Amino acid sequence: TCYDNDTVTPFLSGSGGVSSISPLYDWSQINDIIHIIPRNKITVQRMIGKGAFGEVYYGLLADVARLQTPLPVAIKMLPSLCSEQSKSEFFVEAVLLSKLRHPNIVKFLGISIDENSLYLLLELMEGGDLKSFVRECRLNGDVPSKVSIYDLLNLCIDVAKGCEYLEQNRFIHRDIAARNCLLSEKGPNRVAKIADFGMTKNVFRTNYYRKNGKAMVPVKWMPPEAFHDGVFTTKTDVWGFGIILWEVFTLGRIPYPGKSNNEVMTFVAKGGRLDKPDQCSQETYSLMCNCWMNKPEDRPNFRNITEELIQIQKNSDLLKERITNEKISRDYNVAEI
Ligand SMILES: C[C@@H](Oc1cc(-c2cccc(S(C)(=O)=O)c2)cnc1N)c1cc(F)ccc1N1NC=CN1
Repeated sequence: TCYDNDTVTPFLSGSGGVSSISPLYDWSQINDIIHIIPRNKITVQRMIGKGAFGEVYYGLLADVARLQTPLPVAIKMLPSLCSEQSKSEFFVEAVLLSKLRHPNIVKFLGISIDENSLYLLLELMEGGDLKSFVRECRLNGDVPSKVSIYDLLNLCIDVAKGCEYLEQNRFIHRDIAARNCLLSEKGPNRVAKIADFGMTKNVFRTNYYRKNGKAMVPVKWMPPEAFHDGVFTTKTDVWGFGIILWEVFTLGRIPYPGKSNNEVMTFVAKGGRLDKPDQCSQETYSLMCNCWMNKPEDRPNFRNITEELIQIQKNSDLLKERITNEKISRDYNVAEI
């Protein structure tokens, strides 16, 4: 996510290195941009997950507008003894998120500051992350999966709409991947949203790769011009979205199975691409491949992608059948014939 850093630097104490949250900030300036939430309105309940940047908790926010009961929230916590870099990323994410408003972008509720820690409050997405969800949809024996191809396309359309909004507002996410998308619920009315706009989100460290000692980068979700030349544009996100399509239709496989990040860089730079997942139609696969064109300008934009996915979904109601083994074998047999 590219953001002009000089919007953020006023919040940071001049000194580098580790420092506690200095009371010297001009917090009134922040309030204009970001909603500051009093700490006594927040109840922290249980940990959701742990990352290198800090921890994420399930919590409750009291006295929210016209709500009678407290609002469930996700709380991203930054410990007080954190680096200047982490604090900067924290504020960049907060300032950025406070500008984004879209049904397919996770809502940012505000920040809470005290001398011990920084909290970033987000809409709680009860369905958890997209990668874990599609992995839970895998077949076990002959029990039909809880999702159909139609449902999988719906998830991809939701994410594409969120990406279209980012594209229109000239935001570059730089880490579009199924692990960074969340679901409002696991049930049939689930909505997928893009979340986690932190600069470095090594919540899943294994997917990030330290390239010649620099920042950790998610190579398997990046196009050649990004991992070779560090060039990031909206077409970087288009490539990543193509990988999400592959992740969703393989029900949560890790891209380029068995290949190291270094091998992937060589393979992709030579024109190598991911194979078509069993579950997915030829037209969905060709959409993925278009997202992986070598030249960024040859890749579609998110408006095209959203329209194309909606068309694919309309083309056949057959897709509403839940995925079962005999469906896979039937598709496969047809392919053989
Ligand atoms: C920051 C965190 O945000 C959230 C996580 C979960 C959430 C994530 C997983 C499981 C559950 S749950 C269903 O057990 O409450 C809720 C729900 N809502 C959030 N707003 C997050 C955003 C992402 F885009 C990707 C992963 C995570 N994390 N961070 C730590 C774990 N996931």
